[in-house]
Amino acid sequence: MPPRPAQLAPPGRRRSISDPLAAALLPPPNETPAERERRLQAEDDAKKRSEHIDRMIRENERRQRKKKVVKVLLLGQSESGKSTTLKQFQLLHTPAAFHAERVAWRFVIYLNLVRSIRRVLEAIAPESDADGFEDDMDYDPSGNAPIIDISGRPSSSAGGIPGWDAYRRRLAPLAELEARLIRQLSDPEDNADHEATHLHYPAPPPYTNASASASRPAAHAQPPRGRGAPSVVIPGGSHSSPASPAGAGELSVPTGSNWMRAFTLGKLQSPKSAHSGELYGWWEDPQDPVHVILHCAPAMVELWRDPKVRQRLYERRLRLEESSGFYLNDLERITAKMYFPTDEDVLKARLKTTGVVEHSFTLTNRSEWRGVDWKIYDVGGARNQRHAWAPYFDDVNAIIFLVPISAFDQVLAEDPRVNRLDDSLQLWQSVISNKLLANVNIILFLNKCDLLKAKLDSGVRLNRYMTSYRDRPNDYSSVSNYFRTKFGAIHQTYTPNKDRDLFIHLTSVTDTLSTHTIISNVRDIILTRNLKSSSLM
Ligand SMILES: Nc1nc2c(ncn2[C@@H]2O[C@H](COP(=O)(O)OP(=O)(O)OP(=O)(O)O)[C@@H](O)[C@H]2O)c(=O)[nH]1
Ligand SMILES: [Mg+2]
Repeated sequence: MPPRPAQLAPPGRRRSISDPLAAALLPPPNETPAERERRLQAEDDAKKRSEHIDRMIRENERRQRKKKVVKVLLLGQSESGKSTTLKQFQLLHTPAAFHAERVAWRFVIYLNLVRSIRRVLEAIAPESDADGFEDDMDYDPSGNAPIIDISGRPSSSAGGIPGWDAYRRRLAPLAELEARLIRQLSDPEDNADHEATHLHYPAPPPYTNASASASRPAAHAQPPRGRGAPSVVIPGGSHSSPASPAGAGELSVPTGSNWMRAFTLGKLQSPKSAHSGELYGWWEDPQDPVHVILHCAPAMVELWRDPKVRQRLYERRLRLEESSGFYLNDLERITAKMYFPTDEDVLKARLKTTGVVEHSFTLTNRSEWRGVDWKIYDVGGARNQRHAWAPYFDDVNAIIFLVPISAFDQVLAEDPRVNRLDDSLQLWQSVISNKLLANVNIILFLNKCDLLKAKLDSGVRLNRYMTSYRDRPNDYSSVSNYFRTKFGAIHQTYTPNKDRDLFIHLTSVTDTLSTHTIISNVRDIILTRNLKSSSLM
């Protein structure tokens, strides 16, 4: 384009002609008055449109700044049910995502199953083989106090049960599978540098001890070393206590690990429906754990059905049914070739939390809550994890505190000297007396009521572990009411805010129907109170 003649530029704009934008904005050289009128009108319209857009952007930014985020913290000791409660929130609010992840839980469920079998084998082993087991009793991951019961071990447990060696041999491949599952869950990309597992692998389990009749050499049965071995990161704290190995062997995958993503990709993706015939054939992969599970399934079923085994577990007061990740009553279903976890299986799966896991939901189900962001923080409850809680206290709207009230006769996995109920009572007192939390809504879940009922029905007496219960009736209703009153009274005494309401629920968070009703109520209370206080309702 030829340069505009300098003399056509309006006075005062001469200097800006070198500016291409200013040059482009100059009126055409031979503009008629009508054209000028139209041009000025168009410029005016454009300016108005631009101002309108600017206003909209500012308004949007103002709304974004005002957008309400409601933050909820799940607190409670390890195995109190925090992650399970989070799973229930997910199932209620983002069911599609929950279902998409079900397939990944198959690996955790297999690992939970293999661990239970290992514990049965340890319990039925002859005393000579169970030298380590004597110590292992203190290591019982479920922390069942009766295992270290003062009554001592019945004399009939001196020898292994008949057929023990055969079970041990037939089930030996599970040891290698256990190590492989740990490795896969810890490090889904098989990256030796990946810091994923917080795992203390105990001495080789009894059924992997080399013996003349063992079907596999011990070296195969032990967790592989070197590149193939689980990357072991011993967290500070829990392993430093002299009695700490109690929690040994529990798998935890820390925040940010991509195990879930790794196991929901590709051919492992969840089908639309487990019965739609669209299942992908992971069982066609010879490396898939299902093959070892299938191979050992008959022996697992026989072992669990064996009356002699049950008798031995009874003598040793090992109530596996109450322990986390218990699937032995569903062996046929879980060991099937095309096994696909149900919602209930996923809720029962046990994977210890380390760090803090954040989940966000955008609520859409009531118009006044539309667009409200609901953030839930799930923390690790083991003692060495609790330091991570406090930074969240400044900025939280509500706390759901879980107490596993069935655990009155159990000890902490990380410290077998501490009764689990005592620990919960202390923890409760320190949380509700915290001044930073004075205006935070507190919801107490007295959890694991299903296990409490079963325990009381089986004759375990609360007053043996909690003398203050005295000679009150040992039935579920009396015991649960006692706990309700006790925790309520502690709140009343120690809260820095006497006007704060406490909401107490008796829960079994693995039960979906009742839990969904409770968490919907809890959600409504939290939202109503918090949105009202910020005058958004
Ligand atoms: N039967 C029964 N099992 C429960 C209940 N609540 C939780 N569980 C199981 O108890 C185990 C531990 O629950 P989690 O939710 O992992 O416990 P957590 O509080 O997150 O534990 P950490 O992550 O170690 O802090 C899991 O296997 C759950 O399925 C309940 O009410 N009844
Ligand atoms: Mg957890």
